[in-house]
Amino acid sequence: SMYGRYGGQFVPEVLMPALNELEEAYERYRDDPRFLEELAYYMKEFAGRETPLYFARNLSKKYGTKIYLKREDLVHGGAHKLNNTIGQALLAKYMGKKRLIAETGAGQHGTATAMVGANMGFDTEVYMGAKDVQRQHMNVYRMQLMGTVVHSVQSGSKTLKDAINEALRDWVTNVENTHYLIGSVVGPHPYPMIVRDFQSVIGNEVKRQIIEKEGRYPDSIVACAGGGSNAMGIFHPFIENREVKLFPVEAGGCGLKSTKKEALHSASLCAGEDGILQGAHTRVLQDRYGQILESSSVSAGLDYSGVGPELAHLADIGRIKPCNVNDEEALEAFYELSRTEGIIPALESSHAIAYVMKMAQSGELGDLVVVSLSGRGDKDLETVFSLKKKE
Ligand SMILES: Cc1ncc(COP(=O)(O)O)c(/C=N/[C@H](C(=O)O)[C@@H](O)C(C)C)c1O
Repeated sequence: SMYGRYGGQFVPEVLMPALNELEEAYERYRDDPRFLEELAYYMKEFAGRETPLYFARNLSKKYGTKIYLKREDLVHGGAHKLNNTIGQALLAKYMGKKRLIAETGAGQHGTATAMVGANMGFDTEVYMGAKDVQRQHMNVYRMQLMGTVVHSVQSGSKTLKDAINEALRDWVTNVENTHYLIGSVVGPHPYPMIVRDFQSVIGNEVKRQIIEKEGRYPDSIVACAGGGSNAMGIFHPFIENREVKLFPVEAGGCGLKSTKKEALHSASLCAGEDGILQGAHTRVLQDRYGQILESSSVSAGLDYSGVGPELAHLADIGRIKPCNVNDEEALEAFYELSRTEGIIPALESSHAIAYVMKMAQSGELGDLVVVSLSGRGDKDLETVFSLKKKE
């Protein structure tokens, strides 16, 4: 349950039986033919996999390097989140659970949980910071439409961290009939492993597709990193292929600075330090007493003060190269992809595009780059156009 010195299960004793039950169930079903057949069915017939590895010829021409986009924006619901919620909801079904709870920030994970909740017949409840309820309201409507109860969390900074704390409180009380469906490669073991494995469908498809199209592996893979699940999903199958460079792009917000109260960014790998958050030892944004600082980012999905422990470890051993772009660069990429390729990226995914735009000429990314397009930008139109008015 450790990734180097990171990972572990830093949770109240009362949660250990639930974590042990989950780990045993995962070990039992992960290779079960019936489970795998049902998983493959949902991935194909419900999520719409496999997603294209699209050659962005206009972007490639403009930036002088071959750029392929892994189109997780085309997964049902508009983001990679459904890959993980299908896997975990199936696991919950095989465990005999009747109820799903989840946290959400950008609302994509909440929506993806609502989708599998409705489709597989679970009672479903999602915890969401009041601030995020405001800025991702279309996703709140989508969750409610699919029968999910959305709890607007008023405590603390009213963002993701507070939503996770409320979800954990609920889980402790209702663990008998409830599965807590975590949305990223964060939290106590076995969650970072389970989410990584379900998201690895992304990287496994890329491995086949890039050989078909280019006859070789990419020089580099670039993915935005909030909790780190789309990044770990696309990176994981390539970890042993050391010639493939891996770049997790974090949210640089309005600069890698912090006050006593809050960070002006969400770059836990680039500018954080060792700490404990939501059950894992990882890299976090914290004050000198270990109190978690509030993060900030133009994109709700990257607005998180921690990061997955496996990413912290991979950065530690130099297998991935953490980087970041600020809000402005991400917004510029949002417009650039929309205009050059007719693809509107999520603000989260725009961070990965921005890094490629910035570094394409540097040689650092090589001649063949794959970018994880983790989601589509429909949910962000209000935000982007309200910012535009301010210009
Ligand atoms: C389109 C899109 N792209 C990337 C992310 C970042 O999540 P990771 O892939 O787990 O780093 C997100 C994260 N979304 C979560 C959510 O919708 O609830 C996020 O806010 C929290 C799970 C952290 C996203 O929506």
